[in-house]
Amino acid sequence: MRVDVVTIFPEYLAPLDLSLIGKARRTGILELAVHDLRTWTHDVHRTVDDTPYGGGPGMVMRPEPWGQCFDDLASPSTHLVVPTPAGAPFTQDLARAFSSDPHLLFACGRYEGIDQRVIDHAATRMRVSEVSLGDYVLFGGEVAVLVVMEAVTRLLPGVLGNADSLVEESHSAGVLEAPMYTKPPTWRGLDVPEVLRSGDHGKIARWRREEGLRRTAAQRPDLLSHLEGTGFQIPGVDV
Ligand SMILES: Nc1ncccc1[N+](=O)[O-]
Repeated sequence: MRVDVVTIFPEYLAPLDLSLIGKARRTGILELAVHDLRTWTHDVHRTVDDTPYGGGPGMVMRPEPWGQCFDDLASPSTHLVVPTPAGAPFTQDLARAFSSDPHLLFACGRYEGIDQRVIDHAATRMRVSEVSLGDYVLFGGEVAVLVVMEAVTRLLPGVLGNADSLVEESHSAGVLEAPMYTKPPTWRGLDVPEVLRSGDHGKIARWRREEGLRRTAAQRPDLLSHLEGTGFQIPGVDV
């Protein structure tokens, strides 16, 4: 998979050199380049923003640098991903979809955002997805790219040593995963649930499924809304 990230703060993306993403890059699973948008400016001040038409506070990112940047970096198989509070919620399903794209091009907006014509023109020559991490406003898209890149990269074959951990994790099957425990068996008067030390794999699997559903009902009832009225039962929980 090839990934290009365009930003006016390239140093913000330095964490993409670390840990498992850095390893994915070194082993060739992931080809990633971070670009400074000002590369595509030609004035002495390397201007990337201007005042908004229609008035209002703040500045808007000019279309010309973005257009020339996309001319150089994009192709018809490119998927342009624009993090923005006005985007669709970024979910594990989207992470899974992105992880099978041959080329992701991230555009990090700053200020009040990017001139809308950049998105509209890009949509005439490549797939475009505007995604949001949540209902709050960040300074720009860079932090969102770090989050999306972590969620996507860990799904790439060969990145996680044990691919099995992708199976049971939260949101992989639409419910939250059960609580996890390790040694010691007792810690500050708190015991590991006996079933997990029973060696009975059928009972353990059942306990984990029920605990995951119980946790989902408590923390994220919205994930179980499709079960309402179906008569589905979770021991000790009102679905
Ligand atoms: N919430 C956000 N605020 C600014 C830029 C991007 C954002 N996001 O969620 O992707």
